[in-house]
Amino acid sequence: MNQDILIKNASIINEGRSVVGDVRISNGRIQKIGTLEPEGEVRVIDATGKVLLPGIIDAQVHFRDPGLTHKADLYTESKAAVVGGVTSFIDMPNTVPNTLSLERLQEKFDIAAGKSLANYSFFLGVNGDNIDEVLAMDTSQLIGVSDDGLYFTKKGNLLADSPEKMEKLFANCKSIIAIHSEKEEIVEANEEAFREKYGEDLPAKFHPLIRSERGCFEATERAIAIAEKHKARLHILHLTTEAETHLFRNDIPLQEKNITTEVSVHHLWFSDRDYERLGMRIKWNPAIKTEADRKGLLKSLLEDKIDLITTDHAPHTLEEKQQTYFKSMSGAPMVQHSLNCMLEFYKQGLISLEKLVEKMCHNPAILYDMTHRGYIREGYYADLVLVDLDSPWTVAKDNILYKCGWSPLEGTLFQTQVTHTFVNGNLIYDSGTFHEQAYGLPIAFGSKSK
Ligand SMILES: O=C1C[C@@H](C(=O)O)NC(=O)N1
Repeated sequence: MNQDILIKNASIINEGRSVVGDVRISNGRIQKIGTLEPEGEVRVIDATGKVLLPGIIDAQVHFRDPGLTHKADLYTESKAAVVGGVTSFIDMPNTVPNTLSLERLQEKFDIAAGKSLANYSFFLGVNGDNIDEVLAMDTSQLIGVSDDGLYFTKKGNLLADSPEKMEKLFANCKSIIAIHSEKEEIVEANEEAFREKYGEDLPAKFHPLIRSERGCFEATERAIAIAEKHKARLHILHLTTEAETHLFRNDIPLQEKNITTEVSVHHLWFSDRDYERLGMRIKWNPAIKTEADRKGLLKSLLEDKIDLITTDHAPHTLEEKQQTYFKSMSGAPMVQHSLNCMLEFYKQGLISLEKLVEKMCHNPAILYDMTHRGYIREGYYADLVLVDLDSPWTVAKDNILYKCGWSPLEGTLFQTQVTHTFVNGNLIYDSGTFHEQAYGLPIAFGSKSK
């Protein structure tokens, strides 16, 4: 059983407010919030001058386990997550074999139970081939279904290319459908045109012209139209263009939205100005686009058209990345640094801490209907992060925890540092030291589990 802990004098950022106070953790839960004295056997942590946030919930990661564990696995990436303040994650289905059945889904939960330091859940994969099987399942029992990263051929997802299949899925699926929204026929036509003109060895800066704004916009527009027709629960993953943001509403609360979206940290952080410097290291699908898109995404996030922030943490080895354009794998690791990136925006006056917590903690919990997570509330799991807002450090090879051993952020100076991360009341990370005393838990969700 974990020891009682009293966090004293923290600036608690929660539910739109910042309040200095104390939090007592007992039996894995937040027992009390207020002005508290250390009663009984309790470890006291002085948090004077630090901020206390709910643990970050990253609702889109690729931890590669099983099947691609030369890139990453549930232990290494969850450890990187915890040091970055991420206490819960939802993993995508493009592991090997793909997570296309309940058996495969269960297999991932079983692996995580003995390996993940953070709390976990997994999307069931849906693609053009298994819609009937998915619809035969009780999808209300799933946290969500997703097509993200399910590459059949060398191409991207199939669903955004197949309106008939989307109709069927959206008309009948009872859970959230989280889609990767790019029209593959547009991407393919662009690939052909660029290949013809420039050959195989394209510079990375052509990536946003190939995986273009039009490809994203038309796919998102179509997905929304079909979802509206069937009143489906559609979530568009990792939005990348300013144009698409206008397709989303901000006049109703998240709890009432049927159509939601997110932005990934790298699309807020990088823009086409960075391709020259970083090349294939920042080749992602969908692509990092223009500086105007980057700014537009941040604006829409603040205006609540975009509901949450994720990382789409997608590690590949440097060898897999440093190839010619068509061979270089898309994706890069981000989960260890997402909170630091967003706190850098806070330091620059671009986002408040309260808004950051809303988008990285509260809203993922609301969207996926998580039970007793995402808030600093009495009775909730003690998933908590203490941050020193004035503790500069630089991302370098020797402080990167990803199994792939690199980051597109190497050399970046961050002003803030996570000092303590609690997962279910266990102090897993404490000022540079790990206490791997417990694994994370499967994330409970839905009103039945409350
Ligand atoms: O959707 C995706 C999948 C991901 C991966 O590598 O799994 N990489 C990407 O760039 N986008």
